[in-house]
Amino acid sequence: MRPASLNGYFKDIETLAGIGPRNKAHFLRLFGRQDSARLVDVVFHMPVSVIDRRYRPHVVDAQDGQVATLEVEVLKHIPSHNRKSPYKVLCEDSTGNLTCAFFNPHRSWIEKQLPIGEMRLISGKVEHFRGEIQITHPDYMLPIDQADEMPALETIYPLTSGLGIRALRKALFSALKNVPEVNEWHDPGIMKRETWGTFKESLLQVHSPSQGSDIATNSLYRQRLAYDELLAGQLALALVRDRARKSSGRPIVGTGAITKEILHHLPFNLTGDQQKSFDDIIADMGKKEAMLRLVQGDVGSGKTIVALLAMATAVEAGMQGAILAPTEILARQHMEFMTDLADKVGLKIDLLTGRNKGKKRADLLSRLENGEIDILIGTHAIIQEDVTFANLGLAVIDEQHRFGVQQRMALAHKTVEGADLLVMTATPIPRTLTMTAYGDMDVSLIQEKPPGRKPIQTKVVSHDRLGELVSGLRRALEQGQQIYWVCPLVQESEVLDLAAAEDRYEGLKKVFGAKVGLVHGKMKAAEKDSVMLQFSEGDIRLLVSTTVIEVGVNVPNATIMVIEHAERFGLAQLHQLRGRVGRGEKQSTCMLLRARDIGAVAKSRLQVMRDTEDGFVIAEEDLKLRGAGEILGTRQSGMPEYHFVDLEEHKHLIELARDDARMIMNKDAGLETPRGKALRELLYLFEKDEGVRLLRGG
Ligand SMILES: Nc1ncnc2c1ncn2[C@@H]1O[C@H](COP(=O)(O)OP(=O)(O)OP(=O)(O)O)[C@@H](O)[C@H]1O
Repeated sequence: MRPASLNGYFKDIETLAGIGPRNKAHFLRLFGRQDSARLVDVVFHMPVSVIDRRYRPHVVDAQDGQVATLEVEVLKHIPSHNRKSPYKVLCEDSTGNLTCAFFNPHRSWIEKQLPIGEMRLISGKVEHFRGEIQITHPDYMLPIDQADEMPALETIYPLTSGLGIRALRKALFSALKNVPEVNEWHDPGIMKRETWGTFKESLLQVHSPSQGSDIATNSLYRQRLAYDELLAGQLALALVRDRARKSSGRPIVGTGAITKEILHHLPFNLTGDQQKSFDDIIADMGKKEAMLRLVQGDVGSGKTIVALLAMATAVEAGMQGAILAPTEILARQHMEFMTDLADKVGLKIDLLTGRNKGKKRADLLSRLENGEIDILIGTHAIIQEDVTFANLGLAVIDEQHRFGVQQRMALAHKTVEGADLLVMTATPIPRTLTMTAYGDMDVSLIQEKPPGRKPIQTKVVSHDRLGELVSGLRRALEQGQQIYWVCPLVQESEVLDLAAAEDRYEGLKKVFGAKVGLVHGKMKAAEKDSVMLQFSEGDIRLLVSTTVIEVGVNVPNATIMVIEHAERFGLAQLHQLRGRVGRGEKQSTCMLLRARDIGAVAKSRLQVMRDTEDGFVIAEEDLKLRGAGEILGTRQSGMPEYHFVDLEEHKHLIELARDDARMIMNKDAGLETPRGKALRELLYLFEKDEGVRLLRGG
């Protein structure tokens, strides 16, 4: 249960004065929340810049282009004589005249704001314009006795349509008044060394800074908050890991008999990296403690076979294996890849997805429980409660960032002892991110590509040349090649994405006829499968899709990838998409179509794609160019999203937090000491309470 001391943070924002159902909706949108926004969401919303209003010159001294605050008397109103020229209000101080300019103002409003003969404090950006000193649409026009209403340093926040800066600031400051100080969870040593203030002091300082630099990610205040957030993440991961280690643990030692046979039947040899990963896995499985290992392999590096060998090892030891895939298409693809080999070596494998219902499902479950299935492949359907294994030894999670810590644990705890856990991810992520997402997991890398792969030729082409591109594709199709055509993200809206993909599909069908197929996320699973099957069997030659094919699809005969509006994708995502080609021995091409006018950063990002195929290099570049959020994707991804942390700026704090979390686990794994209790609050505050719930009495 969440400690009562934190209740103030989790009150609904409707408890704040002035927030009703209408602006509540804007807040929900701003924070990306479904049905409730809490004070914690408001106070964790960080400013992006500061406007300094402390520059208070006389009118004649006011510098062009500067934000200034001027004390003036209102002289007269000069209404505009046509639509293009502004309504002007002439003001003065002892040194000269100031013109306040307004486009299409309400007459009554402006007369009320700036009554003739009264003194006003005017703040805004000064322009020297045709010999006049002017402020267009001042930010503040206050009577002198209300000067308090204008902050000397005004923090500016990300907003959403319908929600203005004033309303946000009002909510924010009233929320700050309502949230309590917390018990200190940090070690006094680190507090002293870093000269940090308390949690609430730091929050306050960032929202009402005494100088502009206070809001910067390298300020003491932001560092403290970032460290809080990182420690919460590291501690939650450490708790999960500790629990996994303690609750489970039995050596799983295979005979090598089945894996040897599998290797014998493979049409290829393992690459060095595949072999090394498999060796790491066997060594871990053989230990008494449960395995918790991450296999990070670049696209097309051949992770699936490593997973199969690992699961076969569990079967050799008299147990079962399971693999959880993020989508139905991928689960089926694994099934297909493994069926052939499994038949040859006598492994009994089966597939469980959301589509298994009724008697068939019941039959499968009973075979699983009786140990008649050696390896179960499936989607999240396999973590449902009534799915019981006879003796699960190894759970593999092919996660592509879609599963969170809780789901990983749910699968590992399908047996009393707890299974060994192998997480596979295709998106290469920089080391700092690996640590924040997976904590102290052991990592195996598969960087080497299987031999014989030709480099993918990547070209960046302007959208203007779509016509040429289409004629090029005609030739490629005539030569028997297969093509992916990925449609852009229009907005954060699936409906619009879909419309774009459907239009393109219709257009290409007119040119190429029935060979063109369409697949998108809104299709029923069965429809998707059928389209994918037709594509992999070659009946569909050109497949138009939204990004649903991003992860894992393996059709080696497809050699051309077209990505429309490539500038709208993250680099890691482009890399994933491009990785769908170049999987066979034929030369492959990736065409990145871009809008005609794109900015310098967008250009250099596309250049990175053109110049390298190394996912790890791309990931590092992406982190530099776009920041971590973009790499890690969306909220549902199960990967952390941060309020305070900037992974580049706060790199040094990540390792510190990991070591701190380790030390806490060594000294007080139950979080029972006074500091431990405060740390529980930290976990709740950052909604990492899955860690606390694993503790007895948590
Ligand atoms: N050592 C190898 N030599 C040759 N081909 C291999 C080797 N290992 C795997 N392959 C083949 O490479 C292709 C890609 O393998 P797989 O689907 O496992 O990649 P992956 O790592 O899952 O990539 P992605 O995450 O991009 O889907 C498959 O067709 C597989 O049979």
